[in-house]
Parts: sequence; C-alpha cells; structure tokens
Amino acid sequence: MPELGPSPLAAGHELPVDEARRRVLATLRPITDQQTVPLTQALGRVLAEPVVSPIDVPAHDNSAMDGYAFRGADLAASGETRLTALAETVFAGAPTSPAVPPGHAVRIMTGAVMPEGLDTVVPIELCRVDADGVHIAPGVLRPGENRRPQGEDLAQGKPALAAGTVLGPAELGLVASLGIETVPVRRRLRVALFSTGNELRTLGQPLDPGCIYDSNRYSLMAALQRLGVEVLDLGLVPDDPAALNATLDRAIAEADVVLTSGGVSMGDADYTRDLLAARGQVDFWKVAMRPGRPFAFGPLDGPGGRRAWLFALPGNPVAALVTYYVFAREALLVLAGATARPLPALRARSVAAIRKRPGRSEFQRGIVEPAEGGGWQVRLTGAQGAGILRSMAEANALVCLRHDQGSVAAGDEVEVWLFDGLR
Ligand SMILES: Nc1nc2c(c(=O)[nH]1)N[C@H]1C(S)=C(S)[C@@H](COP(=O)(O)OP(=O)(O)OC[C@H]3O[C@@H](n4cnc5c(N)ncnc54)[C@H](O)[C@@H]3O)O[C@H]1N2
Ligand code: MOO
Repeated sequence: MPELGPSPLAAGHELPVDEARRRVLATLRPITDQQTVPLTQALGRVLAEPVVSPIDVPAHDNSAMDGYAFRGADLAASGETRLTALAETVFAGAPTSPAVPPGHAVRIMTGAVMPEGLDTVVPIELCRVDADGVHIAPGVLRPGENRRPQGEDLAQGKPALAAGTVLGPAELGLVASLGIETVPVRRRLRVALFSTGNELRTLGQPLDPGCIYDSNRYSLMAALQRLGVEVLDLGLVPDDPAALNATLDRAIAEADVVLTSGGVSMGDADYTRDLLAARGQVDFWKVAMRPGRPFAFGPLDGPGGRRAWLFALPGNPVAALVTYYVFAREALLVLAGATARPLPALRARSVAAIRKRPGRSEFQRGIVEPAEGGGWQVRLTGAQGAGILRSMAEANALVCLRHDQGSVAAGDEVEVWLFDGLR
C-alpha cells in the first residue's frame, strides 16, 4: 500500500476539494479477487475481464422490416418499380431461403435471413401488391435500406465490454446476445459501516432527553446499497476508546473499507485521533468546503496484518451525504475495480441569486428541471444548514460552486451534479 503524504492539517490550512479528491483517488488500489457468476446474478457487478464476442451479432444479414426483399439495383431510376413476387415467404428462424432471380421480390419477415444477393427490403406499408407483382412508388426507398448487416452490432473477436464495466440491464443483454451464460466479476467490495456518538439512538429505541436518532447509518447504507457493495452494518458505537477499538478490529478483519460518520471534528473526543494514529496513516483533513469541512481518510491496520481503508465522514447529516458523494462514492467504485465515473454534471441557470465567498467549495442542494425555452434551470431547496436533511431529500442535484467562484446572480449558469436515482 502506498505511503500517504504529510497531513495538510499540519500546515494549518484548508485543503481545496479538488486536491482532497486527487489525494484520495491517487492512493487507492482495487481489490483483485474474482469469481464467476451467472448473468441472472450479475446485475451491478464489476466485470473482471473483457468480454470478447465469440460470434457475429447478428449472425447473418437479416431484414429490419416485414415486407418484400429484393435487389436495390432493381429500383427504377425514375417512375414506379415493379417486381415479380415469388409465392413463398421467408420467416425468421428459417435455416435456408429461396433463390430470388433479378427483377423478383420475396415476402420476408423481420429478423429473417436475407436471401442470397438481396440487399433491400420495402416495408409492406410502403408498397402495393397485386396480381402483377410488387409496386414501389418512386422516391420511397433507397438501395440497401432495411437490411441489418451481419456483425453490425458486434463482430466476432471484437471486445464487447471492457473490464471494469458495471453490469447493467443493457450490458447483461449484450452478453446474453453473444450466447455467454456466465461472467467473470470482481468479488463485491465489503464496506463496514457504523455511526459514532453517545447522543445517537437506534430506531426502535426510546429517544432519551438530549438524544437524536441515528440517520446517517440509514442514508449511507442506502447510498452503499445503490452502489452495489456489500454492507457490514456495525450499528452504533459510543464515544469510548475500548468500544471504538473493538469495532475497528472487527471492521478491518471483515471488510475492505470502514465508513463512519461523526467524531472527526475538534470536539472533546480527541482520543479518536490518537487511536486512529496508532493504526496506520489516517489523515485528518479540513477541506475547504461547505458542508463537510472535517474528513479523515487513510489506511487502517487491524488484527492479523489486515488493512482497510477508512473514510470518516462528518456527523452532520447533510455533510455526511455530501462528503460521501464528493469523496467516497467514486473512491469506492475504484476500490471495487470499476471504471469510476464522477456523478453526471450539467450547467443550469440559477433561478435566484446565491451568496458565496471565494476560497472554498460549496455544495448546495437544488432541484434541476427543464427551463422554459430550453436548457436547464436550478432552484435551491430552502434552508441549507449542514444538519437539515429535508433540503437534501427534496433535491435531485448538488449545486457545485467551485473554490474560486464568488456569488451567483439570478440567471447565471452554475454547475450541478445529478445524484437522484443514480448509483
Ligand atoms: N470547533 C469546531 N467545531 C466544529 C467544527 C470545527 O471545525 N471546529 N466543524 C463543524 C463541522 S463543519 C461539522 S460537519 C461537525 C462535524 O463534527 P463531527 O464529525 O465530529 O460530528 P459530531 O460532532 O459527532 O456530530 C455533528 C452533528 O451531527 C450529528 N450527528 C452525528 N452523527 C449522526 C448520525 N449518525 N445521525 C444523525 N445525526 C448525527 C450530531 O448529533 C451533531 O449534531 O462539527 C462542527 N463543529
Ligand atoms: O461539515 Mo460541516 O457544517 O460543514 O457540516
């Protein structure tokens, strides 16, 4: 595992978001174990090796329409085309097809093999058929139309999917179209998850005075489930060194990644810092961003020489989710062996002015929607405090105001990251 650089905290300054992201992504090494799974159990898994096509898809030239197949060269240069119709019909799945002489046409169904020498299909609704044959009005068709050439989707021996692809519905359909029943995938990344804080209560427990319900574990678990990793739920850990040590031992023994929330700021529970310092090279950062200023990251040593990556997110519920999207999500994809892609971003006009001071990144919560007259617009979802989950729940995007950017005037374009409904 690579060594991390010196803690930027030592210099006492805040780390820009882009620099923090780079530091996180630069140090990670993907898991390498792989297994073979049937396609029906491969949704969301990460392909470990490229899939190479063993066949041409489609395997033969075939018709894209129900109609009449013929030679494009038989289309009249001007005026109507008339072709003599054969008596038979070529159906999809038929192993052989009739010989069709020049000047003739044969009725063909969608997906049926094109008879030898034919390259064009006139859809049934674009021709007139009578005792005289098939009539095609001038200008309705060009030679070669409505034929799907052999290998048009995939040629034999060509890579169909690259290693690192996250398998979704289209990818699984593509693999199936090659006749392949199983795929080599990385084993699932295992992420141990827990919340820290004496004030937290688990759902189902009474809410004692001064306490709050643990919400981060549920929002983060959902985010992890959407990402397709295996979650080891270690529950609530009180602010107590022995409890934290025991939980970390278990987490490192059983998981590749330890994801926590709470206890990374300058609070009284400073033992966290010492305790983590004794386990490797975890860095405590102050990132120049709102929300989500405190963040700790690095490799953790555990029992039996095992190591796991720690992502310690801030406790405020919006800060926890925003730092998950900004730092953890892409990093977990990399660790899982996936070709990591940032959240999709687009530019949208801000409906209202937004105050922002240069020198830190801000991630406000907003609703992106189509603007009247084209393009996209975004409006913020009310109070933006780091503890106000409602503004996150109502949003479908993060409005990303970059480090050097100042205030935004109504009508200005801003960058937005779409997170709703996405992995
Ligand atoms: N003196 C300073 N105080 C704080 C700083 C700072 O730099 N200096 N940073 C502030 C920022 S920014 C944040 S964010 C928080 C982060 O602090 P911690 O990560 O140590 O989190 P806690 O103090 O444990 O909790 C903060 C807040 O969030 C609530 N919380 C924690 N865990 C959960 C959970 N699982 N579910 C729901 N809510 C949770 C907790 O009750 C607190 O209200 O620190 C600031 N302070
Ligand atoms: O991370 Mo904190 O307030 O920026 O939520």
